[in-house]
Amino acid sequence: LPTVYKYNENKILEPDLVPVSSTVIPLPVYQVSYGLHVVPSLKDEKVEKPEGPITLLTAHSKKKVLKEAKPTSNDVSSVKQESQPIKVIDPSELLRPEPSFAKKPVAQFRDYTIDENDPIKERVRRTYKEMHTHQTVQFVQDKIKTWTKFNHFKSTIKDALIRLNDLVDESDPDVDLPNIVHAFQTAERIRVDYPDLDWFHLTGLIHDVGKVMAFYGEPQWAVVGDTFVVGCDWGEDVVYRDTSFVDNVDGKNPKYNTKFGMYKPNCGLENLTLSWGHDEYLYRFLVHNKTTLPKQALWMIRFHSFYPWHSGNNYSHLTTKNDEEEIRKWVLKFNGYDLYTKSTDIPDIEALWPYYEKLIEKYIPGVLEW
Ligand SMILES: O[C@H]1[C@H](O)[C@@H](O)[C@H](O)[C@@H](O)[C@H]1O
Ligand SMILES: [Fe+2]
Repeated sequence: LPTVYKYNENKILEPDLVPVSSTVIPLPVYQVSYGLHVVPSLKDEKVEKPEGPITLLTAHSKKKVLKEAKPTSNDVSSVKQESQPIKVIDPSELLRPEPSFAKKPVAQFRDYTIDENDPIKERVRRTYKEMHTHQTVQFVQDKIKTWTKFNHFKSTIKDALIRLNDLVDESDPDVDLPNIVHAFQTAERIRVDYPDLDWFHLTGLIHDVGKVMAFYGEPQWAVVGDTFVVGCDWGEDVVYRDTSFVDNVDGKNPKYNTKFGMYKPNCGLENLTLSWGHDEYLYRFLVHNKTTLPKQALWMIRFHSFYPWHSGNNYSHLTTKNDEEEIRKWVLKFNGYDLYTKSTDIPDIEALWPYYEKLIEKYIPGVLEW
């Protein structure tokens, strides 16, 4: 008999504790119906509570995508019969502790499954395919050289942030909104939980502002997305890893295509060359412009996209004990706010500026070199 699940008030599936026996109650057996067609689209998140009958859920295989025509309905109440489902999620994933502020079950964030009929998923996959093809040791070294001249433009942090109004991150399966919205969502949620750590609020606000590189000729695959180490074997948990690196020339270079590649064992995070993007750029920018943000803020900024390390636990043969414990602790603390605040709730940005302008004034004031 399948376990029966139902939605709670937060639209999270929970086991339904009412005993059901197929011999006593002749319920039809329903297939898992959890995925694209039952999850309200990002734009429909105001729906607080599913209406109508309980959806029954049966797991039969983990995170498997069954290709099928795209559903047209967002009706969360629909109970689909056998052969209908699009995507199946292991129900145990839905039962793990949720960050209380996430607007959807945590298992639904960072879904990199492939679905050629889903334009957002295809956009994400294309971005990573380009990234994993072209981000080589040579490429990263060239970008470091170009961008650490800090001669691209001059502006305040605020003006750079405002430019993110025009940037939708093509690597992100969870956000289809301008990046400035994500900046305020992250910062504001941190402010709720850490009212006294003003530097942490500011870190939330600025962590992605390095994406302004996209306005200076950089393709998105050199700006956004998760990072990975170049110059050695690609980490196991890099997204799309098994298919996306086939055309990367470093894979054929014996200097780089081994476990340690160009590194010494446990040389430390700071000595690794990560794929080029907004994290490393912003970190170096802040140092160049003499920020007074604490080192914890700089760690969060520099490594927040390094998912294969901070969440995948890859690369421990290259890191130190301090990286694994101290630095990871802060990066993960930040990560919860970066990831799980992604929703369609739009903060009142105009009203919030005066507060954040004061923080900018305190930690990284003036017209800066980018
Ligand atoms: O797609 C996102 C996005 O580009 C974020 O800014 C980055 O920090 C994440 O690592 C990535 O998954
Ligand atoms: Fe980011």
